[in-house]
Amino acid sequence: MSRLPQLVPISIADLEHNAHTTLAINALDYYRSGANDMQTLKDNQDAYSRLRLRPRILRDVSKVDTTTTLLGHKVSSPICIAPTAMQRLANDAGEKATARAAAKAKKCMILSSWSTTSAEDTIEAGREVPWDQSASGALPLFWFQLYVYKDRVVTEQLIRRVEKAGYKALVITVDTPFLGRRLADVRNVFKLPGHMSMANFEHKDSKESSLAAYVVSQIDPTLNWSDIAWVRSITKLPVVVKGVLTAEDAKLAADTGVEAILVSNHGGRQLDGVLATIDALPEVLEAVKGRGVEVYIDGGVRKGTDVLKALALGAKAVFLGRPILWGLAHDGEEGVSLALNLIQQEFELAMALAGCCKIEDINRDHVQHGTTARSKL
Ligand SMILES: Cc1cc2nc3c(=O)[nH]c(=O)nc-3n(C[C@H](O)[C@H](O)[C@H](O)COP(=O)(O)O)c2cc1C
Ligand SMILES: O=C(O)C(=O)c1ccccc1
Repeated sequence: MSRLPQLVPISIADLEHNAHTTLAINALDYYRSGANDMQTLKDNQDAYSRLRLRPRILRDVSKVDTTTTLLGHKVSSPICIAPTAMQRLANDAGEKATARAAAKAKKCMILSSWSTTSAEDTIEAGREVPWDQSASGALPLFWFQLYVYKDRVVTEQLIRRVEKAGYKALVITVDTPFLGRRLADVRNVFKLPGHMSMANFEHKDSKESSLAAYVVSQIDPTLNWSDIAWVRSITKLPVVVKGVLTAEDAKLAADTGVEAILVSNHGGRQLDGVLATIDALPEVLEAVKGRGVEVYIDGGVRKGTDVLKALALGAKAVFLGRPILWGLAHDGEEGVSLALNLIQQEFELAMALAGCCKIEDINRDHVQHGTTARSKL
C-alpha cells in the first residue's frame, strides 16, 4: 500500500520523500533515525542553513572542473559515499548497486563493515562497470570502513581480505563503542531480516538478537589510541579515523600518524547533543593545520550549496550517508546514480555562481557564519 504520492525526483529531498512512501517501516525507521531526541540529526542540516555564501563575480565560469584527489587518488568530485550498513534493506541489489553507481561516476565509496554484500563481491561489481577513458584521469575509489572487533584475529583477517580485494584505505569508525539509542529501532526491535546476512562475517547471532545487542557482542568498547596504532602497524593501507569532533582528538589522531580524519557524528545516530559536524569542522582543521592530515566531513549534506560551504570552510571532501540510501530505495543503481548526479550538478552550478572554476578556487572567503554583512560586524 502506497502511503503518499511519489514525486519525479529532482532533489535529494524528493528522493527522501519517495523513500518514505516505499520502504518498509522497519527499514525506513532504521535509516532515518537519529539517537534519542534527534537534536544532532536535525542540527547537522540546520547548521548548513545558518551559513551564508559570499560569491565572486565576473570570473569566466564557462567551464567548471570538480576533480580532486583523496590520499593521492584522483576522483571526479569531492562528493563521496559514506559507509551505511545493510543496503540490501533498501534494494535487493544493495551494495553492488551503490558500487556500480560510484564506479560509473568515478567517485569514492566507503563500504560498511556491516554490509549485506561481501567486500569482494561489492568491489567486483564496481569493476564490471564499462571503462570510460575520460581525459580527466579520475578513477573510481573504494575504501573499507572497519569496526575493530573484540576478536583481533577476525579484525586482522578482514583487513587482509580487503587489502587483497583492492580497497585503498581503512576507515576506522571510532564513535561506536556501543550503538546509540535510536528509539524507533528499540520499539521495532530492529534486526536484520532472516534472508540477509552480515556478508563479511559468519556470525549466526546477527539474525536472532537486536542490532544493539549484536553490536555489544562484536564491537570492542575497550578501543583506544593504541589500537589505532596497532592497525597502522599491521597494514600498509592509509588509515582514516571516522568520528572525530574535537580539536583535542584531532591532535591525538595526527600524533598517532593517521592519514586522514573524517569529521562525523555518525549522522546524529550516536551521542545526541553533540555539535553539528559543520560547526565542529573549524576546530578540527585548526588543530591539524600543517600536519599533512586530510580532513573530510559527513552529516547533513543534502545540496550542492552544502558541499560548497563545507569546502569553503576547509573540508577536502564530503560524504553522503542517507541520500545514497534514498537513491537506492528509489531505483537501485539508477537511483544512486540519480542521487549522485543531482547533488553533483547542484554543486557545479553553485561553484559557477560563486565564481569558482576548480576546487582550489573555493576558499574561506566564500562563506560566513550568520546573516550579518561583514561591514556591520
Ligand atoms: C542507516 C545508516 C547506517 C550506517 N551504518 C554505518 C556503518 O556501518 N559504519 C559507519 O561507520 N557509519 C555508519 N553510518 C554513518 C554514516 O557513515 C555517516 O556518518 C552518516 O550517515 C552521515 O550523515 P547523513 O546520513 O546525514 O549524510 C550509518 C548511517 C546510517 C544512516
Ligand atoms: O546503524 C549504524 O549507524 C551503524 O553504524 C551500525 C553499527 C553496527 C552494526 C550495524 C550498523
